[in-house]
Amino acid sequence: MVVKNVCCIGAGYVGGPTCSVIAWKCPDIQVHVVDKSEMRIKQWNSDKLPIYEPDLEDVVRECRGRNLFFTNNIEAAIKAADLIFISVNTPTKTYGIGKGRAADLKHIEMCARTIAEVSEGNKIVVEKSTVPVRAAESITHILSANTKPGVSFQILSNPEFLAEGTAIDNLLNPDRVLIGGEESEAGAAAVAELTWIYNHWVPPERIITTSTWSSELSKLASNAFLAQRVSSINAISALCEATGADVTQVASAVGKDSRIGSKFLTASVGFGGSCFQKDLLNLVYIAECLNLPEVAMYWQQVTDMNVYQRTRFAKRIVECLFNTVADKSLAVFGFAFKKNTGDTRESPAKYVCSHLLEEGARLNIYDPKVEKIQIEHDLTCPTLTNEPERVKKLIEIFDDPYEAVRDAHAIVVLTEWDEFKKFDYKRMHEVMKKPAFVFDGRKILDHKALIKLGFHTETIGKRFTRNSLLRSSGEHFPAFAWTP
Ligand SMILES: NC(=O)c1ccc[n+]([C@@H]2O[C@H](COP(=O)([O-])OP(=O)(O)OC[C@H]3O[C@@H](n4cnc5c(N)ncnc54)[C@H](O)[C@@H]3O)[C@@H](O)[C@H]2O)c1
Ligand SMILES: O=c1ccn([C@@H]2O[C@H](COP(=O)(O)OP(=O)(O)O[C@H]3O[C@H](CO)[C@@H](O)[C@H](O)[C@H]3O)[C@@H](O)[C@H]2O)c(=O)[nH]1
Repeated sequence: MVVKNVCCIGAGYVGGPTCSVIAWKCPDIQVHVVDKSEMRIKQWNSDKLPIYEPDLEDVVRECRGRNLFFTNNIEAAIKAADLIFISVNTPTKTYGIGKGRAADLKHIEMCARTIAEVSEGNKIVVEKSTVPVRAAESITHILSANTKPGVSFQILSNPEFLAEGTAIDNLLNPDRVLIGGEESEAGAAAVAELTWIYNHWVPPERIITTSTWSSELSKLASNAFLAQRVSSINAISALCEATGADVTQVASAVGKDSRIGSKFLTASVGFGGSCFQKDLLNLVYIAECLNLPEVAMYWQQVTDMNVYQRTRFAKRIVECLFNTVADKSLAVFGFAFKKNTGDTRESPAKYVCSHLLEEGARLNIYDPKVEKIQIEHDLTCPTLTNEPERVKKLIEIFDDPYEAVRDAHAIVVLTEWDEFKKFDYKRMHEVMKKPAFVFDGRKILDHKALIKLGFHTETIGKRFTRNSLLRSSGEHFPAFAWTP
């Protein structure tokens, strides 16, 4: 078989960009991206795509209608396909056994059942979603229990490693493409088919093949290692703030060791995004179920440190603002979980804002890409507050950052958008309440310049105040005792 027709179930942050790149690089393949959400498909077929990713629009514009199609006709697309990617969401379970930790695989199971029901010929089914190790076994079980005569399936694991904000670049130049398959002749043939697709643009040495279980576990392990690096440097940032060391200098010195490397060592207000926490919790759950409590505890600490980091930052803001933010306006710059995306899933900004709202602060929020309705929805959702009406009255969303800072006591930077570095902070300082503070949760601003303008500044992993040792020792912060 040579794959001529590909279907991708799930037109989200992974399915959309991944299949757009496949269609772009493989003009000899017809690609149908399907979703149960009519709204999502409508947006993919419009000028305003449902997700923001640099360069995505150009790729979609070039292929849509040529060999790339977005449709709700799931059954027809599955029927016509030789190879089917499953790219549906696998969020943390919010109910039942494993609630709050295990991955919810109901969407994966639904896909497997639909594929079994409508397929008429041989298909390769590819797990692209991130799943617990041995999930392919359950998919195989469902498919084989429902197989009709003349139909056969091969299941592959092909986890996706793209990061949001750089998805197109990551897809075009992946560090590696990982394909896991059954160790049999039919398994090897299916792996070869998928490899052939990637061979259109990925050098052969970057395409790695493993067993299915190794592939599934490698995805969870990769995210766990990445998240662990962020939590490790964030733990060091707390030590820096307590001792007078500077986490940027420490990270640079540590990262120069070629065995450690310099990437993913930027201390921050905490990691966010739909993947790290979910996949870590999933790993913890798997370890617990396998009776490996020490392993579970080890990885649990990575997410605990992340919660500690964002809470610590929020507390520091309150502390520096003379221990009260009640009725004070604070300008919040950034709500997305990282720059170059409009995605707010698990964004640390939500948690920091929620903490400040609990303390009675009024928040003037500005983000260049997150929709107003999304910010309102996130901050009023039941997992964050049981007082949505009160929260609504305390938040205002701005299109203009210069309006957001008017009469504010502080600027709080929660996403590392490049544009924040270019703002006219002199102009901002003029219209703010004095003393005016900047709390830089992403370490992106020029603090020396801000101090010259009259701001009092605080950032992650570095104290600009003389009272750092006193405050970090847990003693009460004496009002009016800061010195830039
Ligand atoms: N977001 C990322 O950067 C990223 C990167 C690598 C891997 N992943 C993994 O990829 C998977 C998808 O993530 P995402 O961020 O694209 O999720 P998403 O929520 O953006 O998209 C999933 C889509 O699947 C659709 N869907 C769910 N069940 C369906 C069904 N039965 N039939 C048709 N459509 C269905 C939903 O409507 C939704 O549009 C997850 O397992 C995630 O962990 C995500
Ligand atoms: O040095 C760093 C690097 C990242 N972050 C934060 O960590 C989070 C995650 O960032 P990143 O990994 O760049 O984005 P994601 O889109 O979540 O991508 C991760 O999760 C995806 C989903 O599984 C994987 O495919 C990617 O390989 C993996 O990087 C964001 O809040 C970042 O701000 C830091 O605080 N410091």
